[in-house]
Amino acid sequence: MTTILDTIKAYKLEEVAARKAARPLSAVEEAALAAPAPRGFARALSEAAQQGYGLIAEIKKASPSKGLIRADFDPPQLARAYEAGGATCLSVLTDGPSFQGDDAYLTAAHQAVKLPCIRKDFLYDTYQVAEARALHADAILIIMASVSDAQAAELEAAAFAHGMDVLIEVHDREELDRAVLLKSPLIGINNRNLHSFEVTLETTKALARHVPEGRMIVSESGLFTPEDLAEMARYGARCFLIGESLMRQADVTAATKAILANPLRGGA
Ligand SMILES: O=C(O)c1ccccc1NCC(=O)[C@H](O)[C@H](O)COP(=O)(O)O
Repeated sequence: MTTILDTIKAYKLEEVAARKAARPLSAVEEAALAAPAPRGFARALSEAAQQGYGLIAEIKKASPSKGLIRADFDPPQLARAYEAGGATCLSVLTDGPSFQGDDAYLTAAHQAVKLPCIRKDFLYDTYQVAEARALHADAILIIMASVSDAQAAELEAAAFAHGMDVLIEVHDREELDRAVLLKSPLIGINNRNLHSFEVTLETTKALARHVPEGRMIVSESGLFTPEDLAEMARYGARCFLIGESLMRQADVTAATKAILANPLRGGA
């Protein structure tokens, strides 16, 4: 059965081929070298998690599972709202066809704030890694469900060569076992099954205990309340990737502060 991930991969490979034809890698590499120095995505999360929670707040206009999430969509303004609310890092969707994202949103959000930013997209080719850096990304995402071990290692090495960090995303035990063969300390456990769209926080609960010492867990997707974060923290996750629940709020700064409030301590 063809799933959304298969569909996305098919059009991404076509997109990359077209982009390579339009703009040679040498030009992208040149732009990457001219980009501002990487901001230290993993370091920021590690420092935040030592004092409380690390939050990767996502700038997400729409998604395949939910359709349009936020009509009033201004990436620099949203980036500033997240920063004021206490976000540690930003995730900016650059995929157009499925998420109504855009490369320009990443650069504009990055320029609006001091926070490290991850390019949230579906990467298969090191050309896209160079593109990410040229767009000012400080980190990239590798989705284990969508790449081979060899591809993952190649993408990770390219990101490190550009000075970027890598968030390795997994959804089941097999993907986690493959992910820990890579070097990145950041392991994202996606509570969303990217084939079926089913979301359950049980995914983080089940996988967290199998993440080796020294790796940092980022619980991703389907997080709506401070109680959700506290529950994930009980299973060892101190970092979170949150999109929809914050994007649906009129006051994004207040919503960010509210979700970061630790219910166990009775305040932020
Ligand atoms: O969000 C989707 O519908 C989706 C569908 C297919 C592939 C990826 C998808 N989302 C990427 C993400 O994992 C989320 O944007 C991210 O973790 C934030 O999730 P949420 O807080 O639930 O918006």
